This record gives sequence, C-alpha cells and structure tokens, in this order.
Amino acid sequence: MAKFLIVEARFYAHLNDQLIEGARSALTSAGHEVEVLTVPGALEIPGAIALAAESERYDGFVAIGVVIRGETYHFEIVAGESARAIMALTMDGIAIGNGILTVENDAQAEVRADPARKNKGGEAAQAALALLDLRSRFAN
Ligand SMILES: Nc1c(NC[C@H](O)[C@H](O)[C@H](O)CO)[nH]c(=O)[nH]c1=O
Ligand SMILES: CC(=O)[C@@H](O)COP(=O)(O)O
Repeated sequence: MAKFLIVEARFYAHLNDQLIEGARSALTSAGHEVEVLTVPGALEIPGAIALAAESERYDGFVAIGVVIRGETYHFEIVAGESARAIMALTMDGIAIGNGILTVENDAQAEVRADPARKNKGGEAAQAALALLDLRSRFAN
C-alpha cells in the first residue's frame, strides 16, 4: 500500500469536489491511502508538493485545481507556471499526476471534473500511480 497526498487549489469548490472524488476513487480502489491538503491557488500547488515531498511521508501526489480564463494574461501565468513547476518536480523523481484543469469556461470545466464524464481527477491519479510504479521498477 502506498500513501498519496492530493494537493488541491480550492478556487472552485464544487469542481474540486468532483475532481477529488475521481482521484480518491482511483487511488483507494488500487488499495492506497489518501490525504488531502488545500492551498489557495494553483500557483501554490508545486511549492506545497515540494515541501510535502521533503517530509518523505508520501509516495506520490495528485495536483487538483481549476484555472478558468479571465480577462487578463494571468490565465497563462497560472496555467503555464503551475504545469511547468509540477513537471520540474516530476523530473526530480517525484510521482505527481497533474489534475489542474486549464479551461476557457465553466462548461468545459464541468465536463472534465465529472468522474462520470472525462474524470480528469481520476486520470491524474492514474498518472501518479504509473510514475510510482516506474520509480519502483527502476529503483531495483
Ligand atoms: N485565477 C485562478 C487562480 N489564481 C490564483 C493563483 O493561483 C495564486 O493563488 C495567486 O496568484 C497568489 O499566488 N488560481 C487557481 O487555482 N485558479 C484560477 O482560476
Ligand atoms: C486564471 C485567472 O487568473 C483568472 O481567473 C483571473 O481573471 P482575470 O484575468 O479576469 O483577472
């Protein structure tokens, strides 16, 4: 059994609840333990994962959040930089699945958050499981 930390940026609570449901279901059905940590926004997720990884209490991580385009360039920063920082952490060998939605509008977010439809939370959990499996395969 492995221990996973879901780090969620709780900007849109009802969407996060669905994304977390999908991620949690994927992880617990595979026999793993799950905790959830909440941060203000997607830009805080990579730092929170880095700090949690240093504690060595968790085997893998799932980033959960929703970034919906507004009127300014801030969307590109929040969406792009959170993804870039998460990618950098995975390149350091940390098993992270990225379930941060980066969408144009609420309708796109609803479809992707819903575990019964595109289930992007579950998809991100599966990615974290795959990276953890690779790490254990290459460690031996
Ligand atoms: N607009 C969204 C944000 N913005 C907040 C940033 O993520 C960050 O918390 C702030 O810039 C302070 O450092 N975050 C989301 O997760 N989703 C958004 O749509
Ligand atoms: C993704 C964002 O940062 C966005 O929600 C902010 O909206 P705006 O660009 O209209 O300030």
